Amino acid sequence: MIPAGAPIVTAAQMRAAEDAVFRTGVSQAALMERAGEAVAREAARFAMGRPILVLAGPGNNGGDAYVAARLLHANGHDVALVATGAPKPGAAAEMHARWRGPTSSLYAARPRPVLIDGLFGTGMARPLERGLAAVFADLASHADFTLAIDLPSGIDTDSGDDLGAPRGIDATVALGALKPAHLIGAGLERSGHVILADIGIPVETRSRTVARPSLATPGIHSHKYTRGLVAVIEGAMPGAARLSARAAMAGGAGYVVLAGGEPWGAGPDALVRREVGTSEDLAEFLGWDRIDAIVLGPGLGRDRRAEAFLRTAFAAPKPLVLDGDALSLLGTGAARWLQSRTAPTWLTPHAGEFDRMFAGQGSKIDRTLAAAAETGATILHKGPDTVIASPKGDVRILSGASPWLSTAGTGDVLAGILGAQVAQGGKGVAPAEAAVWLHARAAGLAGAAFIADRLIDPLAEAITECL
Ligand SMILES: NC(=O)C1=CN([C@@H]2O[C@H](COP(=O)(O)OP(=O)(O)OC[C@H]3O[C@@H](n4cnc5c(N)ncnc54)[C@H](OP(=O)(O)O)[C@@H]3O)[C@@H](O)[C@H]2O)[C@@H](O)CC1
Ligand SMILES: Nc1ncnc2c1ncn2[C@@H]1O[C@H](COP(=O)(O)OP(=O)(O)O)[C@@H](O)[C@H]1O
Ligand SMILES: [K+]
Repeated sequence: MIPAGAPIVTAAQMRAAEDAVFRTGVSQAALMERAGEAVAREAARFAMGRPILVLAGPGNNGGDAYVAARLLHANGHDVALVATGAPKPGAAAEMHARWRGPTSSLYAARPRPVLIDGLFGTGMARPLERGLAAVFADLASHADFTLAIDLPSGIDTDSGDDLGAPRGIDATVALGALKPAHLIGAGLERSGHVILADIGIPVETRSRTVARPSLATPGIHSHKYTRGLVAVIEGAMPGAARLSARAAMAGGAGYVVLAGGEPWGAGPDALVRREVGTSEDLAEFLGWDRIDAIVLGPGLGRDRRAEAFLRTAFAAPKPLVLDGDALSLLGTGAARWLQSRTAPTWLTPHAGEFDRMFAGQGSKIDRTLAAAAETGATILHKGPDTVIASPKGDVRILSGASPWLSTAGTGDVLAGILGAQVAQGGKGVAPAEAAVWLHARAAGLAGAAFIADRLIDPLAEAITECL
């Protein structure tokens, strides 16, 4: 589980935040003592008296480990410590000097039921050396419970990339703030249960984890047109657009129109249909001033008509959600196309669609931020780690949603929920955050082995939880 609505900082932002605390007169040793205390508290809760092995690296992460070892030992726990090298001068060396219990070298270490990983934290600068990674993995696999200090050693702080971290870490005590390592890439799986420990370091960041949105009950004078009208455009695979339309209806819109080729096609009776065969028909329909948001892309196809529909939707001065085939049609020209928009746009690519549209290097967060800045659109970069980024630089991350979402059509449902949130007037990351939360919550309520259609009904309960 990952704390909701919590700040996320990079290694550099964390260092800057720590430096600001030092400037207020707090010493590095005092901060390390707080960090070690937080670790010792969690370790004691989980150890339940079982013998503990602490791994201490050469930096400040190791310094935290020495503090935790000392405090656990002082509280009567059976603690052994492995030091992987001489601690660097300063607070870490001071904490090393204050540890009086048994210490062994890495290669002499014997597994114990509880393992505390204090090898490397935000200073992890390169892949773990092979021998070290192997011993660490062996000790972790023989422990009943493994707790990482700040982040699992062998995960890159800012990208979540795997630099040799073992599997099987049960919990991680994130010190002061979450780091990308807890949320994206390999780090998501390797961090286990993430416990956020406040150690008195104020952080400044525009990034945080997705929180439950606060949604409004319709007002006493509300009517169907004031609650948001969503136009979903049908294409070659009508089922996909129908899923989006149903999700927009259940996601809180007051009125949903499915515009396409089958005026009497299947769908709930409350779904309004409008026959739209050509891009001229579409242009005429989108001229309707009651439309608050357009959803285009689910099941659109990639033929000439699809492209003409895309051009027509682009020209409409309405908030626009683009998904699926619309994103593939944009391809590498996404930024050029999007610059012509006069109303806000949201893009909902999965990793494949994102990679087809945007080159770029760096972490998933960096790439999504760069794409948002380049296009002027808010981007929901989907996956087990969904990264939302706005052109203004706001980031929201939702990690750890139900893996049962990995089934066809769940993205169409998300696009519809987003359409409903956008139609209600949301700007930037807010409607995206709400949509992603509702989608994940509906998946949680749907249980196991669901199909995308089954996400629609639980949306009512998910919304009720947000009122
Ligand atoms: N700042 C503070 O006061 C507070 C910080 N806090 C804690 O400090 C942590 C950050 O500490 P940190 O910056 O010292 O980095 P850390 O992660 O211990 O590693 C750096 C050392 O490892 C080395 N090294 C790196 N990669 C390596 C590799 N693959 N293989 C081998 N060696 C490698 C690197 O050596 P070098 O690159 O110079 O060879 C350097 O010596 C943070 O996560 C939190 O736990 C809390 O106590 C609160 C107060
Ligand atoms: N392993 C997973 N864990 C959590 N969420 C996932 C996982 N795989 C996919 N999802 C979510 O499911 C949805 C899939 O969307 P997408 O790939 O566009 O599917 P489709 O195009 O079939 O509708 C996205 O919201 C994505 O974040
Ligand atoms: K660690």
